[in-house]
Amino acid sequence: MNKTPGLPARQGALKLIDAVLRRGETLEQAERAALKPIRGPADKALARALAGETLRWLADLDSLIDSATKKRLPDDAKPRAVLRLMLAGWLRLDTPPHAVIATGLPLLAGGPRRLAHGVFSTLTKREVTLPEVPTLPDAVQMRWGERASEIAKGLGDPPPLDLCLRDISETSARAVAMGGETLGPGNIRLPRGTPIDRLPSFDEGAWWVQDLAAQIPASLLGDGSGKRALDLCAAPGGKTMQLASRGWQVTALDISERRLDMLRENLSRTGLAAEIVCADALSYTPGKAFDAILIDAPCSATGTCRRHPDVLHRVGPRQIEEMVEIQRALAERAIGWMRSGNVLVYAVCSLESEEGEEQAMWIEQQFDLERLPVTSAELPQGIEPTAEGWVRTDPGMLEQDGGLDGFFVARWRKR
Ligand SMILES: C[S@@+](CC[C@H](N)C(=O)[O-])C[C@H]1O[C@@H](n2cnc3c(N)ncnc32)[C@H](O)[C@@H]1O
Repeated sequence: MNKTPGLPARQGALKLIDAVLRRGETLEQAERAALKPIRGPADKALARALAGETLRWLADLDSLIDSATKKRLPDDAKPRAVLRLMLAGWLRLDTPPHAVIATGLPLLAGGPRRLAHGVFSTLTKREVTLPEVPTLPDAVQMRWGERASEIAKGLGDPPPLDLCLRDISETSARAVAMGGETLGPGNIRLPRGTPIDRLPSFDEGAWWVQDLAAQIPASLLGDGSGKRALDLCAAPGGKTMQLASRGWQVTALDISERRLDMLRENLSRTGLAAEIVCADALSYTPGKAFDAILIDAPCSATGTCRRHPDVLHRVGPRQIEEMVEIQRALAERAIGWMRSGNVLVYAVCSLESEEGEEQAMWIEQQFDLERLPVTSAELPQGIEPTAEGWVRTDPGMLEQDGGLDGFFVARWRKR
């Protein structure tokens, strides 16, 4: 067995990338099997980083490879897979070329090592670089149309770390104590890669990890003292905790028992309370009325492409259409339980208009709802509501502050 240090991490990264590109799995789904043979947490983290950076910059890495080969390597050829990884290590993780070669070429044992060595050496001699902004895969570029270049500006790096505070009134004090900045009430932003469990007050449960954009939907329901909310797609509980911390009596419903276990853990760590229901919202009927319902609907999750660059390669029209159907069914079900005056917030972490803007239009056309336009004062500084009074965020926004995930949020009152 080859004992080259760093080789297992590269082998794991290759497996992760293959699972995404060939089998359409998420990085998260692929991790268990792909990283099992890797021992230490540092090597696992390296495998994740290599796979993530390869997928984030895939089109640009391929252009470099193609610029140095006489005959184009097929997309699924092993030397292309290994070269992508080697270039990502060198250009994105600053691994010195000699170390890239030492850990990359053994991945082609019994294969065309000389070819890979030649291509990599040509590119290092040319001192090639990557563009400032990653090139999107053609299909994504087409889908996002004129928004694509603005969105891509926010995709070059993994995102910073956003925390959401249990007690909003502590925002400034905690930002100072943690050495972070704040982009809105309850938000603390820390540099990317900050180790979570070593932050002060982790065990105390004073905060949880939640992207700034993901903090918007629940915040639009405001203070909940004396009121009941149904969090219809609740796990792992980021928005349940926000609602509970703002005084709502929350029923947190989700179809996944495994994800509800994470919600239970989150509630227990933060000392917050919610009634937990494991059920399929499409067949469940609540035994009580709610002042507000939050549908943080299952979606393509393309808005999380900064932290999960696999979505850029595995989500297409089929997955989006499937999600649109589920979202409509969930909205229909939830609105059926609402009484006059109750408030509905619909949210998706998607950049696809079919799941966002078009879905909101469909909901309005189908049901007797009055739009409750979101105001600037309700949003983090620098984010404005759309002309319709909806919220649309994307990773290219707040560029100077480190960006935010892509979300769509709309709010109505039942007439
Ligand atoms: C976007 S995630 C929710 C994230 C969560 N709101 C948070 O802030 O942590 C969507 C959730 O919908 C759940 N889900 C999908 N289909 C469902 C259904 N038919 N009934 C209930 N929950 C469902 C999934 O299990 C998943 O946890």
